[in-house]
Amino acid sequence: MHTGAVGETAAELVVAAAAVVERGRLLVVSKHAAPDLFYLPGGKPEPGESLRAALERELREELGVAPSSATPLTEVRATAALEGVPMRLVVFRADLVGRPVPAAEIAALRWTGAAVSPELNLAPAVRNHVLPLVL
Ligand SMILES: Nc1nc2c([nH]c(=O)n2[C@H]2C[C@H](O)[C@@H](COP(=O)(O)OP(=O)(O)OP(=O)(O)O)O2)c(=O)[nH]1
Repeated sequence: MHTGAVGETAAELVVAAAAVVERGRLLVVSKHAAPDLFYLPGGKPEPGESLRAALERELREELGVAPSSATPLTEVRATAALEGVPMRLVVFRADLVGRPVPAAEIAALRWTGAAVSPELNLAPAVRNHVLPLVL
């Protein structure tokens, strides 16, 4: 049996992501790989990396910020929006030090309220599971 550092089963993608809420709005980003699809900042842990360390690295690489706090919020099992394989999305509620600025593979950054704008294409895991929890 395959047992990875972060407890994934074979073929399940594990992704660490941040739910950042400021002034009643949730931070979402899109990546150059799919610039019209928005989801939580974050990404896959590298081999041996903890989920929290992966979260901090991705926030630094993608947005140039560090979390001032990050506490486990929820886990969502869904289909990964880009790879189309089973995914375990591990979501931390996070506050940030400083203003996030898109960098590296990030194409765009948006803040969404609970009433999602009709033209905002939000990944289903975020729209159906994370947004209702935090807003
Ligand atoms: N970060 C993030 N990924 C999500 C969310 N919802 C969702 O389906 N995904 C999917 C999109 C991708 O298929 C996968 C994350 O891959 P990624 O390409 O963003 O991660 P990464 O930065 O580690 O990627 P890589 O370039 O190192 O391969 O999870 C979400 O809310 N946040």
